[in-house]
Amino acid sequence: MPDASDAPQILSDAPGSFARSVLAERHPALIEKVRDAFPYGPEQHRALDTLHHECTEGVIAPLPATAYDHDRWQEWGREHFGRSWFDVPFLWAESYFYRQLLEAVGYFGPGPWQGIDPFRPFKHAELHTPEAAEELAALDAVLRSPTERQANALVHGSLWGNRADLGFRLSTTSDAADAADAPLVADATEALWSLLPGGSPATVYLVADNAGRELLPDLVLLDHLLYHGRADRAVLAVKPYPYYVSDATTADVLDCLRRLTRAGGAVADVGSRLWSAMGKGHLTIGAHDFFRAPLPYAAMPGSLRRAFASATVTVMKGDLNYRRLVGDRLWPPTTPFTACTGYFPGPVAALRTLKSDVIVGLDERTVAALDTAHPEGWRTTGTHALIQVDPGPRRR
Ligand SMILES: O=P(O)(O)OC[C@@]1(O)O[C@H](CO)[C@@H](O)[C@@H]1O
Repeated sequence: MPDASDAPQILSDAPGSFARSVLAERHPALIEKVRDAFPYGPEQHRALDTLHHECTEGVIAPLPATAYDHDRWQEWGREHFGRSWFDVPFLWAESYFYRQLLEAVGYFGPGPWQGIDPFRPFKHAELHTPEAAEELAALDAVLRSPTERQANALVHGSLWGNRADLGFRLSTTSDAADAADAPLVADATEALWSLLPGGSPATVYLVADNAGRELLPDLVLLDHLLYHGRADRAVLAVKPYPYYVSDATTADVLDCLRRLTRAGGAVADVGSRLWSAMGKGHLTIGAHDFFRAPLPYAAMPGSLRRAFASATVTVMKGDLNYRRLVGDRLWPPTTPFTACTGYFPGPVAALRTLKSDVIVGLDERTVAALDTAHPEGWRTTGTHALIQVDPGPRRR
């Protein structure tokens, strides 16, 4: 890790900052969106009112002593309880907000609302939009093209799928979802492929981000790796509970697999192959508890470290995973990517559209060109993307 003292941790207290807008605007709007999507009872309405008040004007309350993960959150940040949401690390505040939202709607029960994903209506609707149908048709066309052309097209499909982030759309003004694909601000596609030459046993660990229109191309990419012999095993890591609005859970993987198998054509073949790959153990789903932790991956527990160490490459999807991978700090943008990922126990690649202030691994010319072309900002608009690779401790 480079010296972090030059790179302040991102809090949400700076007026006009992106982080502040997420806490002050996105979170209250999300509470109301969830409230309107279900016929919740008075108890849940009261709990949502309390959360709305606390996260805008109040202080952070601990979980009830009876919560299954009460002790875990004490360990992950007891020092933040009793403080304003705006004064604690942005990463921690966001993560805890999602945990508290689930608490408010009774997700952890006991009771009739136990296990009801408050974001499911939005995720489900997105899977059946005309945009999703168009993207599946585009994937179908890629799957019918010569194999050598498929690889890069599918990596880029998975990368740009990261624009499909329902939380992001709650507050963005630019329609990043429809933005034309801009050139990548860093493009290590070839370095990624060099880690998966094919012909030798390889395990790919894909740490998923959003469900729906991001997870569909992720699944098609995993099928490509397995079917064309770039990997003989894949692990798809999802969140253990609903998170950051549209982050994928196991239930979302199943919805996406069904969506693929019902799409017809070459895409349906992908769905059937993945279904049977799961039966044979070539594709497994992982939902390690640390994937919902409010902490950077540098703090990962030994069990997850061992899992990543055994992978030929870990692919981190999306903005939040990027923040957790390199640290949620205001690094100078020219800080080398590998300087921030040196702790990672194996090769790791980031596929991310830019939706927060964190960025590393750019050269000075790129930063200057971006600043000139986008004086209004380019880090948080979701219109730019990157692929960065750390080849791991053995090749670094
Ligand atoms: O991880 P994802 O889905 O790509 O993005 C998550 C995100 O929408 O949430 C955060 C703000 O809420 C930002 O880091 C980012 O814009």
